Amino acid sequence: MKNEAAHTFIADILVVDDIRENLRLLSKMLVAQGYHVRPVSSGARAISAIQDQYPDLILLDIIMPGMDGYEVCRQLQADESTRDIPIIFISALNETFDKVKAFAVGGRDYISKPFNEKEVMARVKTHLSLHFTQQSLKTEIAERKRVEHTLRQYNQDLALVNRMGQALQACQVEQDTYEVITDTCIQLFPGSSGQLLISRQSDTELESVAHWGDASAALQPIHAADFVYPDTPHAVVYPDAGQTVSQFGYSQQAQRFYVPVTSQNKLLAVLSIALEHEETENLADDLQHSIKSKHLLIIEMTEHYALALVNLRLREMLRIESIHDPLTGLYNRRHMEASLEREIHRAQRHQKPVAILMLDIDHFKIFNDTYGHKAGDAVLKEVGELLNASCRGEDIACRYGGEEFLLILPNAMLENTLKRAERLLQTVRQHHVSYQKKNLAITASMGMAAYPEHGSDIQELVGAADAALYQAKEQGRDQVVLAV
Ligand SMILES: Nc1nc2c(ncn2[C@@H]2O[C@H](COP(=O)(O)OP(=O)(O)OP(=O)(O)O)[C@@H](O)[C@H]2O)c(=O)[nH]1
Repeated sequence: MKNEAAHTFIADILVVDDIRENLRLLSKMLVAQGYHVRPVSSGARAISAIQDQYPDLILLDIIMPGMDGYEVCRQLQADESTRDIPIIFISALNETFDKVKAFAVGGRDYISKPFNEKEVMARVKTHLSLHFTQQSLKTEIAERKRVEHTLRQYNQDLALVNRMGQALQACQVEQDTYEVITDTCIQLFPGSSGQLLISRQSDTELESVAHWGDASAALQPIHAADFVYPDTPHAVVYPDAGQTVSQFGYSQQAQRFYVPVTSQNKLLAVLSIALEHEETENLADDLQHSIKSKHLLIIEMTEHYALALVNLRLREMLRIESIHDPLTGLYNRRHMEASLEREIHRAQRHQKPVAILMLDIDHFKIFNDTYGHKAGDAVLKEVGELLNASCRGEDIACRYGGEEFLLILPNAMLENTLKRAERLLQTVRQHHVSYQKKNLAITASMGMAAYPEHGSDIQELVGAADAALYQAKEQGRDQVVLAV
């Protein structure tokens, strides 16, 4: 195939001579050897013929009216794009001086007139062969440089994505990852704009959490519902593109790339990379090409990010679970103890009060025995909701254990807290728990204690509230008692 291609290639030779007879003779000889020949009769015409199409070789007369052969050669040498075209001077000037000058201005060879046909052909053949070898070497070198550059760029980008992976591992919460991702995109796709959108669990909307580049280009609303998952994992269908794109794809209509970050067919986040740019159309084309060529890196990047998001969300879920009571959703005893300790320290530092209310449902055992454990659970849940609803921003409601609850009320004055406690008991009293079409009435008792009046650490405060609660039970229940 290669030989065949070489066979069909016809070298293009420009012959420049002001004497018609020479032109005719040289052209005839060259055409007879199968070359494509363009004869021209002056230096100026030679320059314009070369600009029309670069020849593979030039046979150039020296003495011509107007622009002589030396000048033609000088001009071609001065231009990067024509410098490598081989020039063979053919001249009647036979002095050594003329020949040296011909080489000095850039000629590759020199043939004296009257020329010998065989000599001309041999020299033409040799210079064409040298020229083509040189050209293919140049192409090879350029290709190697291009490959080297691509490899270097790829290694740099890979190192960047690896650094991103390490930075993601160091993130403690999901919010920390947003900057890591946008920073990576800025470096990976220079000149682009874009935004990172997060898909929350069970949410159909995507929340834009960070952007880079030109805000007006970057911030374009998109919806999680636009991302539909067919059978192929990671594949995505763009409604406007009307086609399935594997991993990520370009939306012609929106003029941007959408890069979904997924795990087990669930959408976790979307990177929207905009290519619109004020400067030139070309830049957008270059960017589009650059992003397409970074396909593997983008996949690597989204896989890192998906893993980081899944880990952080799992960690956050475990953290939330570890401090909450699963039945009521209130904080658990462990979190209560840590919070109360912190609040007492804060109160000591700022010389402010902290009150605690310990609440216990009255006759809960009888309730359980009468209506069953599930009804008891429903009561615990609803009391938990009532407590939560009665909390102000800084209050902390916890399930202390069993049917006991504890409220931590920072900055609460004794008198106000007593009033709040009574209102809360009234709310519990008036609230009827509906369970299996029955309306079940309950009451609760409370013990109240406060820092600094009733203790200066958790044990003392909780002990005082517990004793006050015992007192409330003793005095007939459904009431609040202040510790002594
Ligand atoms: N349904 C249900 N019951 C629970 C739970 N935790 C503890 N209990 C029950 O709560 C009841 C607490 O009973 P007691 O400590 O004797 O007190 P009480 O019956 O509320 O009586 P007083 O506190 O004196 O008014 C027990 O029957 C426990 O089984 C729970 O998570 N769900």
